[in-house]
Amino acid sequence: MAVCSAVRFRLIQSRSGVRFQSRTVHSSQTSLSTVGIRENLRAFPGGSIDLKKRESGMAVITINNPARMNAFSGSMMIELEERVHELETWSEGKGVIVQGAAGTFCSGSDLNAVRAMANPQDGIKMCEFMQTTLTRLLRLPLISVALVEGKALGGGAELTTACDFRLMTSGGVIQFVHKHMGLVPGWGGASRLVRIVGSQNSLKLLAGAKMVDPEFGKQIGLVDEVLHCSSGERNTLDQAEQWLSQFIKGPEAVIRAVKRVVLSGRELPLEEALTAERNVFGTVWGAPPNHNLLGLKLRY
Ligand SMILES: CC[C@@H](C(=O)O)C(=O)SCCNC(=O)CCNC(=O)[C@H](O)C(C)(C)COP(=O)(O)OP(=O)(O)OC[C@H]1O[C@@H](n2cnc3c(N)ncnc32)[C@H](O)[C@@H]1OP(=O)(O)O
Repeated sequence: MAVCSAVRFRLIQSRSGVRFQSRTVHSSQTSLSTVGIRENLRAFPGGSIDLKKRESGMAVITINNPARMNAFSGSMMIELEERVHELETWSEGKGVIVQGAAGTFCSGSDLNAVRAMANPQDGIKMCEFMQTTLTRLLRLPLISVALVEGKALGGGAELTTACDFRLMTSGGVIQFVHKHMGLVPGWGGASRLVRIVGSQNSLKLLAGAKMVDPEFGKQIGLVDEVLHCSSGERNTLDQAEQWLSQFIKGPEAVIRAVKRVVLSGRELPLEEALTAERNVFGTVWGAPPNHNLLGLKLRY
């Protein structure tokens, strides 16, 4: 699979502060249309991407294809984009947990689809579709967590890097197996991995296809917390929700503003990030949460 086309994002000043608009700069040999790619992907059905939104402002996305170790069929790639769009328009949203069904995370692309889409044109289209979707997932104004139970392989490992945090259960494994397939990550996993663990550790994980267990993951900063619990999704998911809830307590406008300013700091050059921060600050300064909380005369 050739490298994907470059995707440029520009800062959009909007009433609610800042948001990013993706504008794809196509490499010379591809003329991409999401209509075409969707038809290609629909030819590979199976599984689902399920979304639950709670009144607390926390959502749960479940990669649901257990017969295939939660591998992404083509239709699941389309459904992931649809779920991300739902969260982009969920104004009460504060946090989202991405998990796999049946005690495992995600085994990457469905290899049957991979073999059928082996030509560079189809590969680049699928690659850009998933790259754009995962970039939008990471840019949601919600604090996101990948709950890694069982295996996160290939594209599944890349999916974990498209969340702000990664929680792993004691038996979990993240492995970028791409090299074993003569590939490099294509869903944006390499670009995000370097920003999470640095270039040296990224080289070890990609060139060595090194298995990341919870201990090594915490050591290199890829894993933020290890969950020790008896088997059983409810327990694991409950623990993940409890972990995330410490960061999403408070008015959604404030939590979403926090994510926006961190996003700007992470992705924009300093001057643009400062502009974005001022714009977000302007949306919360004097707003009802600020006004109400100032009245409490809080002491720390
Ligand atoms: C950009 C990267 C992206 C791409 O290039 O498009 C990719 O992600 S490519 C895919 C990378 N992933 C893999 O190579 C993982 C392959 N699978 C495995 O290594 C193992 O299945 C496992 C995940 C370690 C689990 O092993 P095990 O517990 O022994 O179960 P099975 O191997 O028997 O699997 C059960 C069942 O699931 C099917 N399966 C698993 N992974 C995939 C997959 N990625 N695509 C399609 N099907 C998958 C497996 O074939 C079994 O089904 P049956 O043979 O019908 O029983």
